[in-house]
Amino acid sequence: MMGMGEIWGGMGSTIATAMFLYAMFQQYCPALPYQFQMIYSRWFANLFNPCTSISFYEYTGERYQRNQVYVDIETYLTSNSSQLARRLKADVVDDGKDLVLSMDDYEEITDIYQGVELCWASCQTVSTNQTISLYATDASERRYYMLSFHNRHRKLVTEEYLKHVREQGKKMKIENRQRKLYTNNAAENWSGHQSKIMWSHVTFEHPSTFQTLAMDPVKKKEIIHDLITFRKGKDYYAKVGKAWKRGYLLYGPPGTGKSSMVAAMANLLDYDVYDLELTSVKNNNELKKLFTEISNKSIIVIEDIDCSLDLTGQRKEEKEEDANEMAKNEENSGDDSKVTLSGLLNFIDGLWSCCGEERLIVFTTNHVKKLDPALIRRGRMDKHIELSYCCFEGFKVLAKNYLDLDSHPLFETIQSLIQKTQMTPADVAENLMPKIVPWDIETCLSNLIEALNKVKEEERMKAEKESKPMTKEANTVLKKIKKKLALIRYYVNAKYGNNP
Ligand SMILES: Nc1ncnc2c1ncn2[C@@H]1O[C@H](COP(=O)(O)OP(=O)(O)OP(=O)(O)O)[C@@H](O)[C@H]1O
Ligand SMILES: [Mg+2]
Repeated sequence: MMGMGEIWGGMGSTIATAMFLYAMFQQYCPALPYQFQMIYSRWFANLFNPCTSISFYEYTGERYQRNQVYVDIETYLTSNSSQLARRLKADVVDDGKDLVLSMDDYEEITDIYQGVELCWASCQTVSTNQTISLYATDASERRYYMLSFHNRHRKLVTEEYLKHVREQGKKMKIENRQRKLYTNNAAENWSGHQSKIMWSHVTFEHPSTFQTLAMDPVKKKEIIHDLITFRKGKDYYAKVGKAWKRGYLLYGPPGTGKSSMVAAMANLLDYDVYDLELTSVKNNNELKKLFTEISNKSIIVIEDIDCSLDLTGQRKEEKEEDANEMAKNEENSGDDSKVTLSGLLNFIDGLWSCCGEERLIVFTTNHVKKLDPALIRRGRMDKHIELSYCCFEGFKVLAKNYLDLDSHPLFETIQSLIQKTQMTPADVAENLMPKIVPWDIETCLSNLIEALNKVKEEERMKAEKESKPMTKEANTVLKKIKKKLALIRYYVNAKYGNNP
């Protein structure tokens, strides 16, 4: 392993010779043409500083996004440095289960590529500026990697080595990838390096898959096909000039599998999940920052979108409490004072929507009719999926999941009952689950049959109540009202004719 010192090493004798030549040159050839002197001086300077260095900053011009080159280098060096660096730092990942060793700050390692030594150093500049800023580029610490190499390898480095580092970094990232479930933090907690605190995460380990999802098998197949086509669609999206993203609206009663389907999507596509809690985002500007920090290959979920967008409700109350204060605030902050529908739409399919690629945006709701049509029109929410009450095919999936059962004589009874009742998959699953130990299949199925019969009876009673004829008293009151109305009509006609 060699550091910068070694790159300089072995050059001592060359430098001594050069210094001698330079002194001779100054003394005996003062009258040489200016251009020749310049060339010689540059050659002489190169001898003293034969290195070229390139810095790769974590944050560059883009205010909100980590420099992708930095991220690739970080991954590349993390896997190399555990063997090469003398000073390492340890980070725990995967919720404390794993330890990752990487080169410590201000440490150097030498990488060898095609026999050439290339020196990497992890550095940071510490600003003396005391102001606290939200932006990473203004933050007091700016991390960067510095690559140093001999001038004569400049072509190799710029044309081949850096490409190699980035490709390897990307490959390693995919190989080491732990899928994550992110949730957004309140802006009060954003400071320093944004990427680390705008979103908190845990490892995503949800067991739901399309196989375990109880729903109409034809619909299921269609959704899987749609998702896989999307994942392979990079070239297609580029060809038609569309951002590589797709919107899904999942709607249906509680307990029909909307959240389970999001997890199944993430497991199928191997994407991260960003669970965006809109109610803790104060304004469109914050929303913009959050969106720009979302990685590619991800699913952005806004659960219960009908409730999330009702932010104005809360504000209205505040307005009533202190109208003057609100007016002042709105004056000061203009339209940026809240998350608006147009702000959200802008991130779904406006200009900001293409700041990342390979992303799914999923809305879930129990009340699809409450949603603004602008929010869910095709093109924004490309696919509308209704998740509904459990059908017989859905029951068969649950019986397989919960009881490892493919068929049973009681299935016939369940089939005829389930077709006539409205029971959610969550309730079917709950009734199927063994409650006592030891358990047997017949008891579980009988529990379900009992529950289905109960629901059927409740539904029958409800329907009966709604269609029940009016009571005698109500009928008499109605008749009286009708009589009075007829009388009024008669007097009005008598007084004003047909044009009152
Ligand atoms: N279609 C389904 N297939 C398999 N399991 C389901 C299905 N629907 C519900 N479940 C079971 O019920 C539980 C609740 O389901 P889930 O959270 O996905 O419902 P949801 O539609 O998101 O409900 P909500 O509208 O209240 O958020 C899940 O943990 C799962 O065990
Ligand atoms: Mg849910």
